[in-house]
Amino acid sequence: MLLFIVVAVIVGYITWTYYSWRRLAHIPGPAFCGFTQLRQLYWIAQGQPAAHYAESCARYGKLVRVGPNQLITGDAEQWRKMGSIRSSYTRSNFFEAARFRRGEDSVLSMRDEKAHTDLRAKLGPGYSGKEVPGVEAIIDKSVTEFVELVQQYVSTREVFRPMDLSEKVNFFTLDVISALAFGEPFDNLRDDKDNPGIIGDTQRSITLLAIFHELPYVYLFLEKTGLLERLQAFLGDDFGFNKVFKIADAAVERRFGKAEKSYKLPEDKNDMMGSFIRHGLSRKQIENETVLQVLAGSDTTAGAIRSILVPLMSNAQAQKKLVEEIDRANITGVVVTDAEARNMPYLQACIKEGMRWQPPAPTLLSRKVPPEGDTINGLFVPGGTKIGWSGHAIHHDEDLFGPDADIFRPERWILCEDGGDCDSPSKLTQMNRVSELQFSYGRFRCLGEIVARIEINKILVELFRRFEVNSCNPLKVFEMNFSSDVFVQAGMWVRVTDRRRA
Ligand code: HEM
Repeated sequence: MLLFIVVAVIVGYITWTYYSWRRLAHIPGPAFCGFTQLRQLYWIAQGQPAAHYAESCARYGKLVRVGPNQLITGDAEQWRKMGSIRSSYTRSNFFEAARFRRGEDSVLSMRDEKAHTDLRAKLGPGYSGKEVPGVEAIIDKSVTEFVELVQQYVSTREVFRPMDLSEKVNFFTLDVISALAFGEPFDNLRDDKDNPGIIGDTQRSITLLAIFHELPYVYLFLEKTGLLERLQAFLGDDFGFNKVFKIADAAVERRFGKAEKSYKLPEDKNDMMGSFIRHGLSRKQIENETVLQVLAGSDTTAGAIRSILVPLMSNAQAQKKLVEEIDRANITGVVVTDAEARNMPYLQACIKEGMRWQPPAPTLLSRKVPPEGDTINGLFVPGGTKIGWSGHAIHHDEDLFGPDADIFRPERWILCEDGGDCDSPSKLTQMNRVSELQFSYGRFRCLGEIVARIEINKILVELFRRFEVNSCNPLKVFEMNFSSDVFVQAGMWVRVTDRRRA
């Protein structure tokens, strides 16, 4: 009997593997990917799935099979089409693992189209800043604290004070998001310390999260059986994710008290949580959105800032041009305004180029092909297939960005007549269309884009307005990096000097 069961299971598995391979056999891809997800998991274990997806697109084309039911696209227009308002593509089960607590969705994990649209409408006013007056002032406070902290690390001929810039950037994004989300900054910058103690653990958890995104059934099994909660309990209160839950719950508790809906409008606070409450979110929903804000709003933005800083530190000419532009701008305020920064063409070119060079959210975010299927690049893709993006392939497309697409060169974003080397306005428009995909598109577009862009603009101007920043080890600009769901770099040791004293 046991032998029969074993044989039946083996035969069943082989038959299932054969049929799932055959379904998409006409779509090219690396060997064995049509049979198993092991290769994808291996890429995650190596910490560089983004690079492997990009290599696969370079080798096999703009539609590539990387798993039995997983394709990736390196085609910007296809990615745009799948996110557009009228598209019948939906979110795939990739997003199940964005539900951090058992059975409780956040806007990022929500797969029901109508519920997702409704929730986005309620969250929009808070995220857009319409109902959170003084977003810029709140960010300015953290920028000022960032500058004060960097000042403490200024090296001179006599004294060398190496600084881990990646850590300080993380402090900055976490302080901003905690201040905006629930009106209580973590004060990491003030204390030069990861006060909530979450940075290392959340970065390490990103690998586990990437595995769950690839294997949503494993995640669902753990969630449904309660094993996920047990795992969270096992990791203990000091584990990064658990700390984020505790911080978010405590912030909500301070607003709601013990009751579900005791919040009184006259005492409302003008932060994002206040806006969400006014738009009718329940206490549970707010707890989950607050967790999401801390997780989605810190490492992504920190990764983007570092993606711009890393190449700037190894490109003396670009850093010089940026500093000259900042000096020419004659900024009079303590902190540059967002409007002033948006008017600096070289700064904007550096931002687009850094994020293009190393996209902050570079992999998958898979959509599900509608039941009737779709024909892409002449290949029929059956309904239910998952298609994710290779941000790296899309943003390194040589047809659009030229043969040197792999290197950092901000001039490509500036027209020849304005001192750059882009020879046609229509090409620039096309490049900008691709650049905006960093924040996704249409129905799925990032809700925190406005906040992120203000943060990036301000921190770069204020850093280079006052300091010269050089890597301590140009051969190893950062000690560790991985590039899966988000791009993380840690251990960016730099020597900072004060430009005014130089
Ligand atoms: C450079 C920084 C950032 C990048 C590159 C980025 C990128 C993205 C991307 C690609 C998505 C779409 C996921 C999808 O396609 O389904 C997304 C969604 C989201 N992001 Fe961001 N993000 C950034 C910063 C932020 C910040 C600062 C916040 C919070 C203030 C935030 C909050 C969100 C939220 C709530 C969603 C979910 C939107 C939805 O499901 O409808 N993000 N982000």
